[in-house]
Amino acid sequence: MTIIEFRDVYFRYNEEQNWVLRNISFSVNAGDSIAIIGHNGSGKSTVAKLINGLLVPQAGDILIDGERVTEQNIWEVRQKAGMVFQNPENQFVGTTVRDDIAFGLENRGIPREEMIKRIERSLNEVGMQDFALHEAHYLSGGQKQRVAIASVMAIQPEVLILDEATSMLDPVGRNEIIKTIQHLKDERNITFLTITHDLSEVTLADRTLVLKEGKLVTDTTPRELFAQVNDWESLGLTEPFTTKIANELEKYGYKFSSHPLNHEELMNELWTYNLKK
Ligand SMILES: Nc1ncnc2c1ncn2[C@@H]1O[C@H](COP(=O)(O)OP(=O)(O)OP(=O)(O)O)[C@@H](O)[C@H]1O
Repeated sequence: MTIIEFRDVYFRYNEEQNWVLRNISFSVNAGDSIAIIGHNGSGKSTVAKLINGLLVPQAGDILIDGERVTEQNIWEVRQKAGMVFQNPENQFVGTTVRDDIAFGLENRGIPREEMIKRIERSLNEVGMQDFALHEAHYLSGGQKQRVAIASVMAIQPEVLILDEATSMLDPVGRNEIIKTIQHLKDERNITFLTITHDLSEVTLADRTLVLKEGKLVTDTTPRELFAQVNDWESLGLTEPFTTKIANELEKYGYKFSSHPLNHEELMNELWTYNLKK
């Protein structure tokens, strides 16, 4: 079932501006996991805000769960897609973790009993159940982002969007978020979009959309992308170490059965290659 559909979408923030998004078309099936990548200013966050009903396109159609997004129904759209942003410090409104999650639910008029259940469930899902009464202010960056994810999950969206949500975290925090996302994908079969410059997040996605100057230039699997790309800089990414080594080895005559996406795959390929020799 298609949950997100963009049909020839154009968007700009004001009339003096050039189009920020031009002729964007793609669709996402429910339960899919999509990475959106591209250089700074290529339009990634704008795509996310359109999915989340924070913006409405000037031309073209966006359908969320089969319904066309208009100025009139953006509140319903916001229920369907929840967003977590870049800065962990800016995500809190309440004093304690529990208050923080409750805030979004109160705004939506969720009854108290139901609110308690949802807070408990969403904190469990992100592994933060022991922190309900902690002051958000004292949490680590990774923990703050996990609470931000729990706040969104408590609304029970169909789509979870992370807009560079790991970019300000240290490797430990980043790992926490990656594990949390994998857990959510397994448990809730949620549709998941991540805007990222981090290649380990890209490799976890089913599909990668590449934006360049407001246009969708590539819509493919991470594996295909890794095999095709030779200018990582132009995508706003640093060439992965694995790819660098694989390319160098190919120059020396190694033939990989498929292009290795990560360290383990590279090691396996090398191991099998040496056994075949
Ligand atoms: N509120 C705004 N008003 C006017 N122009 C904006 C606004 N927000 C973004 N833009 C412009 O729209 C274009 C796309 O921005 P967007 O934030 O979608 O890109 P991005 O790919 O997410 O970039 P980054 O990786 O830097 O976050 C940029 O040229 C940006 O300057």
